[in-house]
Amino acid sequence: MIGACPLFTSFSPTTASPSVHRRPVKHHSTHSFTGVNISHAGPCLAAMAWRIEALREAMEVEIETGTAADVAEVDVYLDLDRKDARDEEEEKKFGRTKKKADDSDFSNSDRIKMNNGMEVFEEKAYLVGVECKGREVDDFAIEESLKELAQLADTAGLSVVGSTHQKLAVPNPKTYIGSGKVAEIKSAIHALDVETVIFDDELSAGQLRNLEKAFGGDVRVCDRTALILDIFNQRAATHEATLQVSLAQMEYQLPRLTKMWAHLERQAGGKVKGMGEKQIEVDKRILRTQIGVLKKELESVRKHRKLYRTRRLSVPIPVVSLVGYTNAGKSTLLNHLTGADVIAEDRLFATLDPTTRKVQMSNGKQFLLTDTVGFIQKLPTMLVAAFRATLEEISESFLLVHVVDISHPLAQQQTDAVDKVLQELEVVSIPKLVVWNKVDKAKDPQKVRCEAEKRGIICISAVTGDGMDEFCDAVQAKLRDSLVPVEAFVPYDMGDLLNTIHHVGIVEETEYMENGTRVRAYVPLSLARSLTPMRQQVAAAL
Ligand SMILES: Nc1nc2c(ncn2[C@@H]2O[C@H](COP(=O)(O)OP(=O)(O)OP(=O)(O)O)[C@@H](O)[C@H]2O)c(=O)[nH]1
Ligand SMILES: [Mg+2]
Repeated sequence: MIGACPLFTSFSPTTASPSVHRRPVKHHSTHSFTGVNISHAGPCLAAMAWRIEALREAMEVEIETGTAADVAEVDVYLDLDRKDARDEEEEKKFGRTKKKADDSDFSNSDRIKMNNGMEVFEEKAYLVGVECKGREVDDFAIEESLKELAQLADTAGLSVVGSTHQKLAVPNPKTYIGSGKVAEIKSAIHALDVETVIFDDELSAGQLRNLEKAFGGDVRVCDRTALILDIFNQRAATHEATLQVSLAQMEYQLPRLTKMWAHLERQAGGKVKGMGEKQIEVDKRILRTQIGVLKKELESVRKHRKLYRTRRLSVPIPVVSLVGYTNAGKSTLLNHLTGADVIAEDRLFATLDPTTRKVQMSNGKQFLLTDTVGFIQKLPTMLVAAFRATLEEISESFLLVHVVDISHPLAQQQTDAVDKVLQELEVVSIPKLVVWNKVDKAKDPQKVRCEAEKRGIICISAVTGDGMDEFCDAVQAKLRDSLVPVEAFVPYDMGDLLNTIHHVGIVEETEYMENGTRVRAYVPLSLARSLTPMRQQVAAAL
């Protein structure tokens, strides 16, 4: 069990993110990831060093960390006064920010904001994007992608103070952007007093290191993936989501460990040359072990979920899954149709865990509706992989409802991005119904409706309830695709079964006979199976 693992007593995936450094603004004399209610928000890879150290301390009792030579090397590191080293490093890295927070609390008080029920010091962020020449016309334009990155930064609790982009034939392998752009950004971020620079694409460990070096010691650099992982980390509320996010974060960290130990070599005055490298090896092993532990734990959660799903599938109600771009209105639609109380807000990635509720239609029919995590362009692959268990909900549905925010200027690009993820999840064979949501918010609702009609798409507003009947009818019609035609003889003393057929299936014909009812209908496969003996009775009577 993860809860009992010593790793998680000093290092909890719910309280600390490797990519975002939460540190106390004041009233906290020691650096602590737990129990901090006033913290900074801002993606920072350097924070990983402390987490890895905590991991390593905890793991020393758990695993063999290597040969005697390894241990000797580790001892050199341990001989450094760890706390002083940590404080010094903390001061050096974040001194400017800390000082600002301590000395000018008054002037900075407007930068302490509530985020996810926590007071956070709102760091200033600067965004950087690159448009590569071979970009497809249908892709997000760089300005739009940066706009979305700004929304992500806002969701993570950062304050975006500026942005820039560059057109390149190919990204620079050392710094991703060209040297002239690096210099331009450096002067901009120093003038704006920026703490974090966020790149719109995934950067390599070397690029992150080179850029931090080029911008100056106290400016942190991170990428879109780290930002998304951090938002997921902040939002993870259940055990399963926490495990999945931790796994994705560790997979992200593994190839990026290199940069974390360079500072220790510098602190030791070069006396322990090679120590960083040795340390990386030890840490990689620790991370790999931890990834193995998380995978095992997820496997058992997955088994539970599977069991629950199998039980649910044995109840013959068709399952419909809502999929779509983040913020499209999936949770609002679930709430409207089922009276559920799922969090629905104008923020990215409000939902991480799936919720299933029964929809009772006005014609007496029922189906189960599942709301799940939203997608985004450039969705980190490790996140898709880690959330595979949750996303299995989607793969076992009878029908996918693709909810599109039609009022969004990039509705088409968002639709394409979702289709791409659905392909990745290999669920394209499941019947799909596209609905255009937020029609009330569209610039020209009438034009939208006309276009929708031409394409056979349903227009709805999950807020006003407009189009809900059409939506339910369309779900019903589509569900028929996944239902099985049956003809059965149901005895009168099994009236409940006949009710079930009426609720979940589509009844074409009923004939009341002496001992029971002959029924011809389309029903879910599970129900068709339980009707098998009664189907044989019809066959025998023919
Ligand atoms: N005007 C209008 N706003 C809507 C409609 N549907 C949803 N919204 C708003 O859009 C925002 C996002 O809605 P959610 O239901 O949280 O979106 P979601 O698709 O579940 O988002 P994630 O959980 O992040 O994937 C909320 O502020 C909703 O009130 C609609 O039909 N019209
Ligand atoms: Mg949602």
